Amino acid sequence: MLNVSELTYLHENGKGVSNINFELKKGDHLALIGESGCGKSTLIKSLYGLFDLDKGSIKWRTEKILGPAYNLVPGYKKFKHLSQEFDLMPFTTSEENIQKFLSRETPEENQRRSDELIALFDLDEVKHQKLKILSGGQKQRVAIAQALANPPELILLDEPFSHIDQFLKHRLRRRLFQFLKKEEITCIFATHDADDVLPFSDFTMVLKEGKALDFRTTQQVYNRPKNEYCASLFGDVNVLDTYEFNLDLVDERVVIFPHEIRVVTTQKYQGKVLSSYFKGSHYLIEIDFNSKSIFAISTENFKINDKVNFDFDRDRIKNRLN
Ligand SMILES: Nc1ncnc2c1ncn2[C@@H]1O[C@H](COP(=O)(O)OP(=O)(O)OP(=O)(O)O)[C@@H](O)[C@H]1O
Repeated sequence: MLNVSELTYLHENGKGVSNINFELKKGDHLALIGESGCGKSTLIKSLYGLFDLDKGSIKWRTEKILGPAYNLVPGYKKFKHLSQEFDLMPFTTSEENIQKFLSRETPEENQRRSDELIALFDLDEVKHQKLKILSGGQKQRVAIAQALANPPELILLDEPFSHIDQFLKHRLRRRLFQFLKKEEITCIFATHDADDVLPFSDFTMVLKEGKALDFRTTQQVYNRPKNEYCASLFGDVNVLDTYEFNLDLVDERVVIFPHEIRVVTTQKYQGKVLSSYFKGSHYLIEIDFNSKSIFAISTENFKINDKVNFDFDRDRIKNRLN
């Protein structure tokens, strides 16, 4: 359905994205991840048709997505793009904003659709309030609802939850992605949050300095990270020499997640605690081992300079890498 080939777009200062290739099918969800400035927004805007590409092509079904040089109103009509600065009408109500792009010919259907979205995004209390007095998070929810009111074939979301507090975020995120799957809307979203990526994206693209370092299923990207940069986008990781820890793996150096290293009571590898971070269900312990930092998981807290023994969950590591 979506076919992106050699997509290259550089801003005047030479920064942007280059040689991006991927394909998606109807209803697929793709997460774009990478450090700040790696090109996520530039790629999203290019896909929507806001830039004239330097090279490459974007095709949706059989149609080519072209930039502003070819369109009076930039942006492909079957897509919706939700930028980091949402474009809403400040002096009309949330409900009116949500209904803005709906056809006037079907008022009952419009009302049903906007009621459904208002309920989905917990906007009941503010539906009759003018946009200008809403909080950033409320505006962001109105913007998402507006983008979905007239369902697009593909939605491009740039940091869709950046203004929404943790309390609401988990629920809204589940509801949004379930809704998109139910309606088979293809979705590409940029995020900094690993919790957005793992449960909700079928595919993940890792970007660095405008290039795609990885594009595979999200499970593959997580389980077999291409390098430390790709792995570290999901949290703290260890990159260890396999021979030093007798890990019996093909690669000489391997990414090991903290939850694959356990603090144990039996003497195994012994190190000194550098720090301990309370994570709710566990502690993340940073251990100094032969002058190297190792992150491990513990159910018990430790004091700085305590001696600890740790070992690897070798079966779990092998299963992940298989
Ligand atoms: N309009 C512009 N003119 C010139 N350079 C730009 C423009 N927009 C972005 N850039 C540059 O292009 C690169 C990619 O920026 P982009 O906004 O796409 O990154 P990003 O991954 O979305 O970043 P963030 O996560 O911080 O939003 C950066 O170096 C940025 O400074």
